[in-house]
Amino acid sequence: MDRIRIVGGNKLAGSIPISGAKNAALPLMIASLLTDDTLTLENVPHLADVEQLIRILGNHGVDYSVNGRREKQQQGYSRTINFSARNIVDTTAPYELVSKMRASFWVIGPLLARMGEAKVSLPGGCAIGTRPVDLFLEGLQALDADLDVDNGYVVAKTKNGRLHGNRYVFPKVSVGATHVLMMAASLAKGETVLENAAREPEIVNLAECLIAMGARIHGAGTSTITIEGVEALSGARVRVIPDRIETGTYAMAVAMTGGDVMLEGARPDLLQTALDVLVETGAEITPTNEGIRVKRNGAGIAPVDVTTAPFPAFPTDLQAQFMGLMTMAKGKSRITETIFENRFMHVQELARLGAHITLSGQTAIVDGVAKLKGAPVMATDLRASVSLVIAGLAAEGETTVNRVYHLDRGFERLEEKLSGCGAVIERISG
Ligand SMILES: CC(=O)N[C@H]1[C@@H](OP(=O)(O)OP(=O)(O)OC[C@H]2O[C@@H](n3ccc(=O)[nH]c3=O)[C@H](O)[C@@H]2O)O[C@H](CO)[C@@H](O)[C@@H]1O
Ligand SMILES: C=C(OP(=O)(O)O)C(=O)O
Repeated sequence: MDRIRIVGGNKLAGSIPISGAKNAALPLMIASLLTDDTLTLENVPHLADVEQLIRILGNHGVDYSVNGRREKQQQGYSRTINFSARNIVDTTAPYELVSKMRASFWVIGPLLARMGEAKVSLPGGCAIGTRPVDLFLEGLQALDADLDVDNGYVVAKTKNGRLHGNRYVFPKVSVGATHVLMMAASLAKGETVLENAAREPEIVNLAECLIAMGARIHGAGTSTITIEGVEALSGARVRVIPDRIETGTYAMAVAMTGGDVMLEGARPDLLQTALDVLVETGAEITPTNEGIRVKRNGAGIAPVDVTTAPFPAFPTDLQAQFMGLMTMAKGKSRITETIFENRFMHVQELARLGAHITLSGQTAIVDGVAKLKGAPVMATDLRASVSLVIAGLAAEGETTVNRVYHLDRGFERLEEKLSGCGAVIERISG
């Protein structure tokens, strides 16, 4: 199993190109199941989750080809990929494939809408909470699907070959269920109105893709989305948005180590709340034509309280990284997690580096320390792993992060991007 070795203490300086967003690329790739035409996606990041989804889609009969091999399009860099689901050969998504990644469950929406049936294993993914799928099931039933859960599989069928539009009010905001219902409703008969829908930028990116494919969707990015179903969708060419979580992660790394880094291609509108919080901590954030410039010189890190919540509030996917930053703040901060009930596994690992954190229910109270000291630590989930990397960059001495396969799910060329800015960081294979 690969490890990452970091020798902390260097300020970061230079520029980091921001990759396409994992959490946008995955639903866009799944949308390729909705049409027998080719869907071309630009800026698809080279990540373990993307490769896994390619395998899952391949099992349903989706062919893919990677365009061009120009500079920065070689192995390991974001690419343009064509997906073609001309013939769906299998409407079952098996446990062996789906259990590795939560988002793979989302194939249920397009398969059901286009083929009239789907059998999809209950999902896996990061162990950050129980993560039920009740809203998906309730929402698809509202669109007139017949559903059964049998031997760990959701078995779904349309009543007479097609889903039917309806009004569905999400009892709780869910990104995944909004993606799935938006895709399913695009091919349903009649109008669907989704209320209390997720407003995340990845929802807007998927809606742009579906609209380019011929779907009739209004209101994506607000909490009411209206979808007028069409008979068929066509191919399209769509660009994956820049990764707001990768952007926020590197911004927090600079805020922690100090320095001056240009996050190339980053879009401030995708993470304004997190950027505002970083400014409160003392970082200088400057949006430019190239991206976002992040600077922190001299002055210490001010403690700031945050509470995670659905977009546009502070994202849960940046909570661990922010906690890393707060471990060296000049005072106490409170970090409250409201999305996932078990997303504090980084707390005990940060403590190995000398952080002072106590947990009280869903709130972590972080008492900043003057310095952290390097230690061996273990990655427990995707964003927790990168919080340990950030803390390791600021800690004195050597930190080894074990189980980095978690990191490879969501961070493209992390070691290369950070070492290009002066960090001492390397992967140790095996
Ligand atoms: C691949 C991807 O895009 N993953 C993101 C997506 O995950 P994901 O789409 O899984 O997260 P959701 O927005 O669905 O989850 C939000 C909350 O709703 C709950 N819930 C969800 C569905 C359901 O049927 N029943 C239910 O109770 C979840 O357990 C959680 O407590 O949004 C999360 C919240 O921004 C992010 O942390 C993940 O990085
Ligand atoms: C939790 C995440 O991913 P997933 O939903 O695939 O587990 C994440 O991207 O932070």
